[in-house]
Amino acid sequence: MRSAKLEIDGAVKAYGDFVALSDCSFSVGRNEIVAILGPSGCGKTTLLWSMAGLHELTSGEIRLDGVPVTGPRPEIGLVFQEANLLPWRDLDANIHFPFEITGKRPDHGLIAHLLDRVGLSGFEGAMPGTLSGGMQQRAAIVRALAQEPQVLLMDEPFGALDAFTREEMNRLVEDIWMEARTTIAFITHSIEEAVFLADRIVVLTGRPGRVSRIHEVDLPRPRTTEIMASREVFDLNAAIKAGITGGHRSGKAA
Ligand SMILES: Nc1ncnc2c1ncn2[C@@H]1O[C@H](COP(=O)(O)OP(=O)(O)OP(=O)(O)O)[C@@H](O)[C@H]1O
Repeated sequence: MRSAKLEIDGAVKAYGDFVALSDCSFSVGRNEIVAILGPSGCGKTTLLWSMAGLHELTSGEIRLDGVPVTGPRPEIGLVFQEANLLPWRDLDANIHFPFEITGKRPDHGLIAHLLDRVGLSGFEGAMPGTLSGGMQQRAAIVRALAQEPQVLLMDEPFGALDAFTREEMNRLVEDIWMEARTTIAFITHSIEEAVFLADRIVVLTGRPGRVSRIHEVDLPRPRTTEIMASREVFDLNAAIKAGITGGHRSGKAA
């Protein structure tokens, strides 16, 4: 059993009278990848932002290494669905932007290594508008990892990308994780993406969002095409889907 890096303990979030999250509890283990899966509007973004210290909870607590998270923390990095690169700055200046804000000294060797890892070496001087969506998102991941976060939170990081680029990005995240073992929690709508990347999958139901089930994904890494085509993965996908839809559709026409 891994020790908990990030604990979500009875998290409740209401926007006025509307309860978006209700009594969510789970933990993200040290060096673990956790996927948070659930239908649209079930409170996934609300939960992730609370985990990042960007939303104050109505009740409950988020703890990083046992210490309550009450605001943004340098140990926690964030990647959003959109890369959010500053269009008037080249890629290198975008990656360095957070350092200008925090005053932290960049590790140029690490940045060069990360750029190489994600296939962006040589693109340091490129303007974001000239890069594909996948390249922009890879730059956003480098920007986040360059801060050397202990925990990386990603809010539907590949939701805006086409299916092929998305698969490529999934493999890239797995490669990076196998190297650095950064604790990761990410939101996704895709069961396949969750099964490919995660050690555990937290399924939320709406509304309000609450944890309905946590699935263990006990598959070796790297998760090859053969592993992902296995019976075990097929069954896991089916079990997760059945849990979300509340069972299977009958073959009869309505
Ligand atoms: N600032 C806000 N004020 C009021 N209601 C909000 C606010 N932010 C989110 N909500 C509501 O809370 C619920 C959960 O929103 P949230 O964005 O967390 O869900 P989600 O699961 O991430 O959705 P999606 O999958 O569509 O991105 C939604 O019904 C949304 O309309």
